[in-house]
Amino acid sequence: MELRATGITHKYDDLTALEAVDLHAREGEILALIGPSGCGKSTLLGILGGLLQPSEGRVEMQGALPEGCLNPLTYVFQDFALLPWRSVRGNVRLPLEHHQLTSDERRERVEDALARTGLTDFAGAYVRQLSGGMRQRVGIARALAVKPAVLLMDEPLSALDAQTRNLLMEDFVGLWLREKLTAVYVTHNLDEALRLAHRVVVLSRRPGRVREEIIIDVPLDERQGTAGLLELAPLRERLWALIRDEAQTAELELADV
Ligand SMILES: Nc1ncnc2c1ncn2[C@@H]1O[C@H](COP(=O)(O)OP(=O)(O)OP(=O)(O)O)[C@@H](O)[C@H]1O
Repeated sequence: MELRATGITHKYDDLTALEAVDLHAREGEILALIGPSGCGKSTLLGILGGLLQPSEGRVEMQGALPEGCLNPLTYVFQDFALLPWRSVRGNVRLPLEHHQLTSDERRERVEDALARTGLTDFAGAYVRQLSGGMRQRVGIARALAVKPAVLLMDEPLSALDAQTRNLLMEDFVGLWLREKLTAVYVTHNLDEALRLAHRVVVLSRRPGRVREEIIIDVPLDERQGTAGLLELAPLRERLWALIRDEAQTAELELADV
């Protein structure tokens, strides 16, 4: 399934957060949304998922839903949004509890999501016992349990240290190679966008407008190692040039307040 946003403008009272943004998340692609702090990335993700009604513009879903899809647009948050007193399995089961499923169907979905994210051996552990990286794996497993059409990921790795971030990026690449998920991935981390995205939409500082859309045509499994990094280097420079000035100006604006 694809997601298309057209002419999105959003205002919070007299503050314009987004202006005339067009966006197209294609089926089986990871689309990264990148831009300086406060440019409206989370606002846009909220609009894409229907949490927020835009002041102007519209969002359309196109194409068939995946089989068994219970929630077409499913979020993965940076703070994981898990229940610490529940087990891993109990957290993954959580979004299924509001749906009419037989207990077998529910169990199958949970075990399948745990297996797809390598969590089967941790199913009985309490979330409060887990490291940050493991918690985010649970967040992703919980999102997968509803068989979403599009994953909406709001800086899912930003609460983690660099090493854990790298491990989870590897996991996510593995998951994508197996399942060709469709995702919109908000980040302000250039390296995450370069590692994970097929397409990068660069937003300007507030009000967020699309500055440029860049296609990264290096396959996800060829981006690591010297050859991959060399191939990505020109794109990295181009992206950095695009976001550098915006980020600097946004910093100064915030410092003025
Ligand atoms: N509920 C709200 N009410 C008023 N203003 C808001 C609200 N939510 C966000 N804003 C403002 O809208 C602008 C865009 O915010 P948003 O969180 O979407 O940006 P962002 O790019 O995700 O930022 P960051 O990278 O820092 O998370 C910011 O100036 C923010 O202060």
